[in-house]
Amino acid sequence: MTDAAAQPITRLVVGAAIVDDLTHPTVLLAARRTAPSALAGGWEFPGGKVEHDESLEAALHRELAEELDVTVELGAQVTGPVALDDATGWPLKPGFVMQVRFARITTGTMRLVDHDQVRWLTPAQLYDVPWLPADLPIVDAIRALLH
Ligand SMILES: Nc1nc2c([nH]c(=O)n2[C@H]2C[C@H](O)[C@@H](COP(=O)(O)OP(=O)(O)OP(=O)(O)O)O2)c(=O)[nH]1
Repeated sequence: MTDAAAQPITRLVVGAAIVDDLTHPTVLLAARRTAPSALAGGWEFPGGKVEHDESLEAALHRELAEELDVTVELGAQVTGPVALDDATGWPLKPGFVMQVRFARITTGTMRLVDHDQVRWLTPAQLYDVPWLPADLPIVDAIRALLH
């Protein structure tokens, strides 16, 4: 575990590892960013910044409704190396830490708002897309959990 106090967290981000089944996941959804230009074309976990006074779970539900127009059931977190108050996270860039939760779509037909492509990736396809660099260790952790 990295001591979060040693590296001040200025912003919390939440990301969804969207899978087909929470207990027996076989595919992972990756989404391609369109903005900002520095990140466009990079693949990521749908999600975004947690607003002031918003819970991580509420932020994730809000982001997935905004970005993909879906509702989800949340599953376990993908345990990361940074200790947060009541969770763990993954370092993105200085001052940004992302909590990642498994999620399963319960309602909605995906409508892309902030992304221009999504792909469902099998374990063998996980590295077929150029993930944002900070996401690679997270993908590694998820690979071990896919069937
Ligand atoms: N959502 C998301 N952001 C990621 C991932 N990996 C990664 O490095 N990031 C970075 C990109 C951004 O600098 C930051 C999250 O910002 P964001 O643009 O997704 O947040 P947001 O939806 O709330 O957007 P905004 O309101 O600030 O425009 O974290 C990831 O897998 N998902």
